[in-house]
Amino acid sequence: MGKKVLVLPGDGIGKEVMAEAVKVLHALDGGRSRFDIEERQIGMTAYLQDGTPLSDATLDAADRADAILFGATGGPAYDALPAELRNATGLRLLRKRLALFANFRPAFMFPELADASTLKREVVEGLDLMILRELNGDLYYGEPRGIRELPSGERIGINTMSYAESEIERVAHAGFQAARARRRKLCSVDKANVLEAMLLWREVVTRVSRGYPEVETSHMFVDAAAMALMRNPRQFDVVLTPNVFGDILSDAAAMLTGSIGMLPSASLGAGSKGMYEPVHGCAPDIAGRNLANPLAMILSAAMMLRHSFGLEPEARRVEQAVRGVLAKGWRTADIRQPGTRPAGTREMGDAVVAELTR
Ligand SMILES: NC(=O)c1ccc[n+]([C@@H]2O[C@H](COP(=O)([O-])OP(=O)(O)OC[C@H]3O[C@@H](n4cnc5c(N)ncnc54)[C@H](O)[C@@H]3O)[C@@H](O)[C@H]2O)c1
Ligand SMILES: CC(C)[C@H](C(=O)O)[C@@H](O)C(=O)O
Ligand SMILES: [Mg+2]
Repeated sequence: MGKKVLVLPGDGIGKEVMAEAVKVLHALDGGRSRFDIEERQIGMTAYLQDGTPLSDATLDAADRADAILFGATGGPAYDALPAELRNATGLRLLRKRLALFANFRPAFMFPELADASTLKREVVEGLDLMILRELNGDLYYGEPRGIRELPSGERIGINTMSYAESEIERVAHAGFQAARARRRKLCSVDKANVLEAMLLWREVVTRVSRGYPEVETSHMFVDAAAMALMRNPRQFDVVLTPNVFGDILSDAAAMLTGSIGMLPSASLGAGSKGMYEPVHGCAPDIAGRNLANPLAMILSAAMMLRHSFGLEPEARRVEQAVRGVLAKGWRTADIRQPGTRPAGTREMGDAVVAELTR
């Protein structure tokens, strides 16, 4: 039996980029049946089909899977569903249920794209940083939450930033272990000057750092970190962040590499099971037009091969194939530069497959 991969394309460009990642997995496998792929619906597509964005059958499939590939969910119709429904049946639930607390979001500059970034080549060339976003706590899950009515009749919206010591500890260990295997630097991002939850974050990260004397540890407030990411991003190796700040900083980091269509991610927990998804959303503005860049999704599949299946050589083959198509000049619209070869979503996927199988 092959490794059980649950494929959840989702909505909008999620479906388009997922089709290319699945194509790449089949090409890599070459008929050896190493992957047992099951596809299910999630998000608005699932809601229209089953009356719920995430059915019990899909949750069961997620529990049974060795790894999950997730495209993207959302769009105006999905965002208009009642918040309680979305919160009880969305990506947030899946991440928590599977205890995927460590979300690795590498921002890597392929040399071929040094001029595709909106920042100057000399600022971004050689960029290779890893945002580690905590994924099971913070404003996303803290209680109380909701929209209430005050005695005056005015409504109040409430979310709670909360972090237990154990939640900070486990992701900090993951961060220091990642730093140890990289360039041995870790910068922890918080807002300890204002928020108690962040004061505790800094205290616990500092405590955990004592167990990793070989890693150079620093701390930055999130506002300053946003600036430093733009001013001199190459100073960073591992950037450890709480949930919300990591969400925001990773979209910013995406632009350093040329496009959000280039940024993959891996959400991991205690075991080898993981969920792999691009950092971007379902992009309603370009959906259904063969315009989306599938490379973030394809690179997410490479992360799955590495982290869930221990298939390091295969992961590298996929990453090298992506490098190869960029070197040959293939570009989707988001990374288009003068003198390059225009590709749509499907053509880019085909180019990666051709590179893999040549
Ligand atoms: N993981 C997820 O499922 C996820 C992540 C982010 C946003 N969303 C949802 O997606 C919807 C749209 O959100 P948004 O517009 O803020 O963010 P988005 O990431 O979908 O799009 C932001 C911009 O980046 C562009 N873009 C995104 N991915 C691209 C790709 N692969 N290739 C080329 N261009 C790409 C889009 O065209 C858009 O201009 C919302 O409903 C949001 O909640 C879902
Ligand atoms: C869609 C949304 C729930 C999600 C998040 O905020 O985590 C997305 O922005 C992401 O970055 O994966
Ligand atoms: Mg996001």
